[in-house]
Amino acid sequence: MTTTAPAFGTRLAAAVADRGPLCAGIDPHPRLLESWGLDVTPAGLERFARTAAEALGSTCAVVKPQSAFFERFGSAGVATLERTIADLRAGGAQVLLDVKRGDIGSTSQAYADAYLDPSSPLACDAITASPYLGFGSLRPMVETAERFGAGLFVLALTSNPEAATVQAAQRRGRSVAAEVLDELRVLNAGAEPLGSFGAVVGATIAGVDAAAGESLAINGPLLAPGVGAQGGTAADVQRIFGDEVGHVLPSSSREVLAAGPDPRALADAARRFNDTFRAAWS
Ligand SMILES: O=c1ccn([C@@H]2O[C@H](COP(=O)(O)O)[C@@H](O)[C@H]2O)c(=O)[nH]1
Repeated sequence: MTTTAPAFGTRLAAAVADRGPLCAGIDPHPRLLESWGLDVTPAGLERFARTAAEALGSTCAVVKPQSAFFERFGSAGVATLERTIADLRAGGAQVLLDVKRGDIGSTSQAYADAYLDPSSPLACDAITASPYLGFGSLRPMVETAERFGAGLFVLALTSNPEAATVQAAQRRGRSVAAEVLDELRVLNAGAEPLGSFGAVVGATIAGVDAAAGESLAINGPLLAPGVGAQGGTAADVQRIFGDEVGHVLPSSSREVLAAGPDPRALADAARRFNDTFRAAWS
């Protein structure tokens, strides 16, 4: 069965126009649970994640739960992740699950079935994917996303300080990251208003190296993690993305979540982020 619903890129563009560009992360760090007065237990995780989902799912265009913080609690954590995804979707947010999957083709298909097939209990709108087993190994995820109107965000220039050792490496005069961006540009060619295949480009990177051909114009969304706790600002995002800033989803987890546990304070923090980005880019 395939879907007749609008493609992820189309849904995302409409949601951003309505609610703003912020992608709020749900990262239930132990320290955040404690600062909300919760125990670092499956029950504390459930309270934290579902409070955040209630507040952010009806406020933000896109919300990004970080799978690792759920998985660390085992099956109880994964069950909470399923309920969190359902809550976010009920609130009208696009759900981008940060799982950074990538493997040989047959296993990639299993990941695609787990996260992108709407009949799966963990189905979401999009996931993050790692191309470092070769971009072609993501083909099953690309095809499954196309079939069901879902999206992928592929790691290109990540926000961590170690990233350049791999992503800036050159082959035939082009960086690894530039080649990832090329592949995404091909997948999104002709899509309107926006393709469904995004790139992850950190809000903390020093800059895009035009000499290495790293054009960010991929006709797809650009997820920019690293805003807030990792030091990235609205001005950094403007500088890094330049003319492509209109396609950027600035992403922040700890900085937004620190406003909890009051759901109204969380929603207000997300609105302030959106106002800041809109003002900086207008
Ligand atoms: O390049 C990347 C890719 C993903 N992430 C993820 O985003 C959040 C960032 O959390 P903050 O609390 O806003 O720092 C986290 O889930 C990372 O795994 C990233 O930071 N950089």
